[in-house]
Amino acid sequence: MTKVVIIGGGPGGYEAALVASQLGGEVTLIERDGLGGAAVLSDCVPSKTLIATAEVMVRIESARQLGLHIAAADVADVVRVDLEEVNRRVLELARAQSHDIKQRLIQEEVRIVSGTARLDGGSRVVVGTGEGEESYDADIILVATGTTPRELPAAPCDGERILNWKQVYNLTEVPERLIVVGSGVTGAEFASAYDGLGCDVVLVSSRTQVLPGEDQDAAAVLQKAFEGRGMTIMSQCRAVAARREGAGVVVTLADGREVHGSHVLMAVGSIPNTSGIGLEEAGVELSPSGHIVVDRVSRTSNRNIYAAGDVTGVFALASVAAMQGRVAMWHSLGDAVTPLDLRLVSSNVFTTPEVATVGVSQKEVDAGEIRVASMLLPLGSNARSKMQGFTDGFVKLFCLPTTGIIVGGVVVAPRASELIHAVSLAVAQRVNVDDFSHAFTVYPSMSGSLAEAARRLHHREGAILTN
Ligand SMILES: Cc1cc2nc3c(=O)[nH]c(=O)nc-3n(C[C@H](O)[C@H](O)[C@H](O)COP(=O)(O)OP(=O)(O)OC[C@H]3O[C@@H](n4cnc5c(N)ncnc54)[C@H](O)[C@@H]3O)c2cc1C
Ligand SMILES: NC(=O)c1ccc[n+]([C@@H]2O[C@H](COP(=O)([O-])OP(=O)(O)OC[C@H]3O[C@@H](n4cnc5c(N)ncnc54)[C@H](O)[C@@H]3O)[C@@H](O)[C@H]2O)c1
Repeated sequence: MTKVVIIGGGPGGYEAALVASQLGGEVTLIERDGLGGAAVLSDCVPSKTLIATAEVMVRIESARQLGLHIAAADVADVVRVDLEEVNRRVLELARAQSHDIKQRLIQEEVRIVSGTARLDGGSRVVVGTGEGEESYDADIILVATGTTPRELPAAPCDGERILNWKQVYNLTEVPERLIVVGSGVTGAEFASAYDGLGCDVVLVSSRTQVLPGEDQDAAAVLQKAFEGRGMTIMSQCRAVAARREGAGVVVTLADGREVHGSHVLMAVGSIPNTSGIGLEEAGVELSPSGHIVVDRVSRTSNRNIYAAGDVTGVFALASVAAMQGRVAMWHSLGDAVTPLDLRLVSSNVFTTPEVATVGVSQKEVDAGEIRVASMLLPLGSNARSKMQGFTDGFVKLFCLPTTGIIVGGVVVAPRASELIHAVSLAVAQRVNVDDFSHAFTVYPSMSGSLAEAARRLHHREGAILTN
């Protein structure tokens, strides 16, 4: 039996364990905190659960424009957010999810070891369990140790007022005025969520526009939506320090200005968990940022050692981590394997509205990396959108000009995360715009706009006819 030892029980680690077990490996998974990893216990699952509550508040707020009268000037006077209860639910749900994953792994006969692991060369893993050390021989090792929130030296998180995104669930009351530092996906999602919960939010953004890594047409819609709801966005501002003062916090910006609030959430990126675990000693190459260098089948520079997930810096998504983990096991255990293809990855920013993307990006198109025909259709003219009182979003499709094959798309809408799947399927299956538009969509529906965008990119005799 091939001995597989996996370090890290997040999606990169536990999905790999399931595949390795299915392929007949003797699998040991070592995790120091809890199964499901940061994805389930502190990052992805808790934040999306909090956002689910915030979304309901936003919907109640927007009920007025649908002809429903709320008997108060401020929704907060009618619906009280009990953040302690909300956070209790968030954490209970995360723990339950972690429990389910653990049960599944046990059922698949994965040996679970609780402790902190480090490599001892390329074929042994040593685990500190609190009661001593244990060591495990391995034919194959997978490192899936994830990342840790980056902290500014002059803004140390105290878990009470100066918070990272793992600490916000300690809050028992909605902050009066929350300063969010960083307008990447994490910053934007929390800014949107707390704004929805009725908090006064100040977003400190180092760039000209929120979501610098995302489609810029989408980011512009989101920035407008945030500002329309009364959020303060301080663009091109870098925070250099944060301190507690009285019952609040003060954030100092690089230009010397100070921003006052009741709490601050630092969302300034992450650093990989690669130091002190014996990687360099085992001949595993790290990038200048400290991430593990891997190829498309998750191999590192040591042929016995594979790596998956955020620790590789390839694309920090739970879905990508899981796929990298599975690919590593398919490859190392001799099963059929398709190398990871980032062109097929769909992702979603869970703001109000949501921003979902798949495949080719506008940035690649603008940089001349790929030639495409594109169509952006505002949802303002979509009947279903109008009925629901949503008019700000859009759908965008990219197709190859010679064949009409759909290679990417963007959706900015409520539940964009669900709508993008049709585009994702088209990208994966190389569907062309005409075949895509010939599939019936429900009337009225927002997905009708995706079909309409494809219809407007009609492919004929090797060219795209647009209207
Ligand atoms: C706020 C936030 C929201 C997010 N939302 C989404 C989302 O909606 N959708 C999405 O796809 N992605 C989301 N992500 C990204 C997603 O959480 C990560 O891509 C995912 O967690 C990566 O999985 P992983 O297995 O690489 O690492 P992790 O989930 O970080 O798991 C790594 C595990 O390794 C363990 N570990 C580390 N070192 C050791 C050691 N030496 N010994 C033993 N165990 C160790 C850690 O305890 C941890 O449990 C979000 C990220 C953040 C920060
Ligand atoms: N919905 C999702 O799938 C989801 C949610 C959250 C995170 N993620 C993943 O995690 C990755 C990382 O996202 P992130 O937002 O945590 O990190 P990030 O590194 O993408 O963004 C951090 C932002 O903070 C800014 N920043 C850094 N220092 C600053 C300072 N001193 N002052 C002001 N701004 C500063 C940076 O310029 C950057 O824009 C994402 O790319 C995504 O893949 C996914």
